[in-house]
Amino acid sequence: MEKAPGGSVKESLPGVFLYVCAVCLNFYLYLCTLKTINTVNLIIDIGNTVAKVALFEGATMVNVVYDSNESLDCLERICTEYPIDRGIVATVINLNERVSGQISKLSIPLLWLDKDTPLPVINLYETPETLGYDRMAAVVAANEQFPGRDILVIDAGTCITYEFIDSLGQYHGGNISPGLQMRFKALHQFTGRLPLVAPQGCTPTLGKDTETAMRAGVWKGIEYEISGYITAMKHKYPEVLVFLTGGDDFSFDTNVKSVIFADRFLVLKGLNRILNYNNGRI
Ligand SMILES: Nc1ncnc2c1ncn2[C@@H]1O[C@H](COP(=O)(O)OP(=O)(O)O)[C@@H](O)[C@H]1O
Ligand SMILES: CC(C)(COP(=O)(O)O)[C@@H](O)C(=O)NCCC(=O)O
Ligand SMILES: [K+]
Repeated sequence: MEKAPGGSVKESLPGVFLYVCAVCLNFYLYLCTLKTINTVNLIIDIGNTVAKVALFEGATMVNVVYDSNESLDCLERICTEYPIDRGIVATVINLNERVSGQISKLSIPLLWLDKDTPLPVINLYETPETLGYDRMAAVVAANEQFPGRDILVIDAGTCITYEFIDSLGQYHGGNISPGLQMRFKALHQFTGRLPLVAPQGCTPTLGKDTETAMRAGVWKGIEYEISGYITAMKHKYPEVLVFLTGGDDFSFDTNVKSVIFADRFLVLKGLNRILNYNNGRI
């Protein structure tokens, strides 16, 4: 090793040692930063009709799979395709042995979302122990996109749920209404003669036969219900934003459509935010 100018090698060793430490520390910090940005999260949202399994890198959803909420067989393959770091599970049903078995096979830190999970918003719901946390996840995602805003989230799935979170980030709760399929099934199941009508088909404003009477009753009923909620919420909170999510698609007329942010993956995004919010706790 050459002599340092004006000094012995021994005298320059501490400086070299510090320099090497600084380089190593910077390189380690760089790797940590990379890892945080590229952390791969597994998001499992188990609903009453269907399970959704999504992969997120940071805040970006890179893949989503719909699977049966009674088997969840996709988990095994997904875990071989991605270097998953951690996961979160939200379920609104009691899991059968097959699904529980699929989840228990996961060899990653797993957060089970429940009433005790720390949240990035304030939960004012008075029965947190019975709350469906898919509802909470939906408002967590909406609040992340528009913090400081009053937001109504409409989630059209097995049920149609209406969630309200205010500009202070307080989740107030909301309403639970029968979903699209549930309405068609109920009309058939709880009457003597009404058929099971398919959701798709001729839907006039007023039905002119049994099939269109039922189909229009369901579709227009949902549309007027949703429009009614939006009108009522806008009356009380003039600056309220409206999100629509869930598996069922609605084609709204212009006045309703104009105030709505449609985001099919709102619950998954909210679950991802909750998982990141609990980084280091699982
Ligand atoms: N791949 C799918 N499997 C089942 N239902 C689906 C699917 N895609 C859309 N749907 C529709 O979405 C609804 C379920 O919505 P979603 O919010 O995903 O389910 P969950 O209520 O189980 O969370 C069903 O009523 C159905 O009409
Ligand atoms: C209202 C729900 C059935 C909606 O579930 P989904 O339509 O997403 O299957 C679910 O959020 C739930 O089971 N909630 C429990 C009751 C409550 O939220 O107060
Ligand atoms: K729903």
